[in-house]
Amino acid sequence: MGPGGFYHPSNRNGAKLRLHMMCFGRLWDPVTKYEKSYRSDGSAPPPLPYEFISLAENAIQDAQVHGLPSTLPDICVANLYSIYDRLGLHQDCDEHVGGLDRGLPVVSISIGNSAEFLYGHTRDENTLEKVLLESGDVLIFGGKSRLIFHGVKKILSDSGPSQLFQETLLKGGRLNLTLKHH
Ligand SMILES: O=C(O)CCC(=O)C(=O)O
Ligand SMILES: [Fe+2]
Repeated sequence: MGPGGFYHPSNRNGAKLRLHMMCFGRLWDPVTKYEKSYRSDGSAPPPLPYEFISLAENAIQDAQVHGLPSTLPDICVANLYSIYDRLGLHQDCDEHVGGLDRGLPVVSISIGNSAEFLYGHTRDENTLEKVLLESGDVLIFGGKSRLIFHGVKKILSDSGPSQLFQETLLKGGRLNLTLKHH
């Protein structure tokens, strides 16, 4: 990808995250959060594709039977994981406080290799739940669970659909699209 494409982000301590990342629609970074419109190389995120919005809207509509509020995403954080990558436990808590309070849902779409996804209401390792996110899975968290702790413990090798890897530019690993309203 060209400007605004995948890069290797660091956290506040300067340590590299174990994934590659890019944003659509709006810039978010683990250090600068939503404060900047441009990356340090001067690039701006590409627009949020209509197809992403449409996927998220459908998922949110389906989730309304569970009482989740409706929202229109304006940012997508795309994470690209090799089978050696992972993402530590965290909350998605940099969005506007009004939306967080209302529990506006986050839509997470998994493509490629399967991931062991951990989540829980506290950081306590003993209380965390684990779910396997497979290619094509859509996970939504919102309402009272909007600020849930979550992370990717492990990417399972040899787990993605081989046809996907043959016919697309994704040649292994896992792509996650997280859509939300800033
Ligand atoms: O890759 C995933 O399933 C989770 C991504 C995530 O939590 C994030 O980008 O904030
Ligand atoms: Fe997250």
